[in-house]
Amino acid sequence: MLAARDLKAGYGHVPVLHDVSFSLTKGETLVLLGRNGVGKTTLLKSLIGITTPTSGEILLNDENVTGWAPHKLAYAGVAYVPQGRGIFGKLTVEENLLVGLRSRNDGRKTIPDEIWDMFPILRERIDQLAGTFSGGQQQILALARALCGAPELMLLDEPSEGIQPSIVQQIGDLLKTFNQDLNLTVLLVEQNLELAKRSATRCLVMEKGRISGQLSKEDLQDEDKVFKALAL
Ligand SMILES: Nc1ncnc2c1ncn2[C@@H]1O[C@H](COP(=O)(O)OP(=O)(O)OP(=O)(O)O)[C@@H](O)[C@H]1O
Repeated sequence: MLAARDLKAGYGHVPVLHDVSFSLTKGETLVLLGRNGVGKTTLLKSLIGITTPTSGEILLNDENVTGWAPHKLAYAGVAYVPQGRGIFGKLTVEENLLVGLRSRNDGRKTIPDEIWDMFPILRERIDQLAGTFSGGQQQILALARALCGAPELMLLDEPSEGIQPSIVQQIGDLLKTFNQDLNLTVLLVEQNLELAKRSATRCLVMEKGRISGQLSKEDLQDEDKVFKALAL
């Protein structure tokens, strides 16, 4: 459903991504592992149109979407939850979710019941300002807001970063639901190996702006293979 071909991107004259190629099949939860600064966020930003690739192609369902703006990609079914979550702290839970609806291409203006059913904590706190939430609760809200856009593909940048273990566990449960019940395709950047192991149907390893290796779901359970792939 998504493919990158020989993607190059960077900031100013500084190149970060060097000929990145990979593809993602519908229904996969592909985890992208790699140390700090190897270009994982830059890759996600290039895929969602925040950073414009200097060369290469991005294909979404076989359509060339290279250079498309983020809102156009959102209408096409791609959701993005950035590192740091990007929720609106001065808006309530409900208002944050209503913003999420704007990414839909069916014009729906009401929050689907399934969202409230999947996130009972948000229903309980519907009028609470999102800025009063803990980091973990904000991450849950960010995932719910992304789902409000009815995406086919979700790009998640380190959802477990700085979050308490019980909520990381909840995020792992949600990712399972996304994969098994919603048939959502997910590209997950993650440094938390436990969450990666639980969620991944496949894993790519990135090093210095390149895809340096690939691990299967089974490989991920083998610590030696993972450490070797990450050169730890
Ligand atoms: N806005 C920016 N301007 C200039 N350089 C940047 C910018 N954002 C990132 N970089 C640089 O690009 C390189 C890749 O950063 P990126 O954030 O993509 O890596 P990452 O693998 O996601 O790291 P982390 O896990 O720390 O988020 C780093 O050297 C970083 O310093």
